Amino acid sequence: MPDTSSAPVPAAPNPATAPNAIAFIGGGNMASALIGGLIAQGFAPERIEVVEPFEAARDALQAQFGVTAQALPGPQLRSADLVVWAVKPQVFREAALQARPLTSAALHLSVAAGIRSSSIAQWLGSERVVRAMPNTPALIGRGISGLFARQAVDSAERQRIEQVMAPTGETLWVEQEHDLDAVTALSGSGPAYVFYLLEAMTRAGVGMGLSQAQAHRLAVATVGGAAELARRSDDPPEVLRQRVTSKGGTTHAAIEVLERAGVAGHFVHAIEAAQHRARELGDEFGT
Ligand SMILES: NC(=O)C1=CN([C@@H]2O[C@H](COP(=O)(O)OP(=O)(O)OC[C@H]3O[C@@H](n4cnc5c(N)ncnc54)[C@H](OP(=O)(O)O)[C@@H]3O)[C@@H](O)[C@H]2O)C=CC1
Ligand SMILES: O=C(O)[C@@H]1CCC=N1
Repeated sequence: MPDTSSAPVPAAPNPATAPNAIAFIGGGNMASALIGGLIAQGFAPERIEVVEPFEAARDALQAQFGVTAQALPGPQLRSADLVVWAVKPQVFREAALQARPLTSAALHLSVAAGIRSSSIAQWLGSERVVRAMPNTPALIGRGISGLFARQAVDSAERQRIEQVMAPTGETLWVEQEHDLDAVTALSGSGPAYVFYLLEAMTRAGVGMGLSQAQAHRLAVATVGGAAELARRSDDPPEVLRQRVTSKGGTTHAAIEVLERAGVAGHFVHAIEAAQHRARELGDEFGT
């Protein structure tokens, strides 16, 4: 039977495992998505502290969410029992060494691509480290995050992480840390591949005489509808594709062009390049 339900709904918050106070180091795109989710779930903004050197980003966070934001880590960080690392891999080490004396009692959650938990544990002097690889649909509660925990993280702490991530969408634990590089390549970077496809579909629509608005609407509804159909269906995408492809018809003409150009193979290579870059980031900017 096809699944006729809507997208997975996040679990209700559990006060027993919820963190008391959360600090975010880095207040950019990913931090905003997570903070938005937490507040929507009922987490009080007064219990969220952000460290963000960029003044305009601090002002935006304060205005949008009512959270406190500082330019530098200060004593207020000591009260956080969860610290979320949402800085770029390139600056993680420096930021960690700066905040280390203030965060020794906390559980740590990193969303940085590539940076391995062994590096993070060494920089912070703590083994209580979880890595997450979210994606930007987190902003609307429709993301998916890969999660990996170091051995020292216990099951209550894993639950706490799940609870913090729940408002952003689905979560998926991986047992091998290196699998997070594949998650990064597939779903972390994945929204960009979909937007790339949307750009091309819209450009084609405009080229065929539709207005930009018409082409955009048709492309977005098609990608959203097809993804939802694939999610609910028992059939693999290949079968769903065959159902669209009438013999000697229009889809066949299009797929033939894609196949001749090796587009599927190029997609695979592109995703492998992202995985390679994740590994490289870990080597280059880790310990
Ligand atoms: N964007 C995405 O789709 C995803 C991103 N990620 C990961 O999330 C992390 C953040 O990415 P994203 O939110 O996109 O990046 P952003 O650039 O939007 O946010 C990072 C923020 O950290 C700030 N920052 C720089 N140095 C420090 C410091 N020492 N202490 C505190 N804050 C600092 C930056 O300020 P300034 O601009 O002034 O340098 C910036 O505002 C990355 O590691 C990335 O790999 C993971 C999954 C998906
Ligand atoms: O492009 C990046 O490096 C980050 C990680 C996954 C998505 N954005």
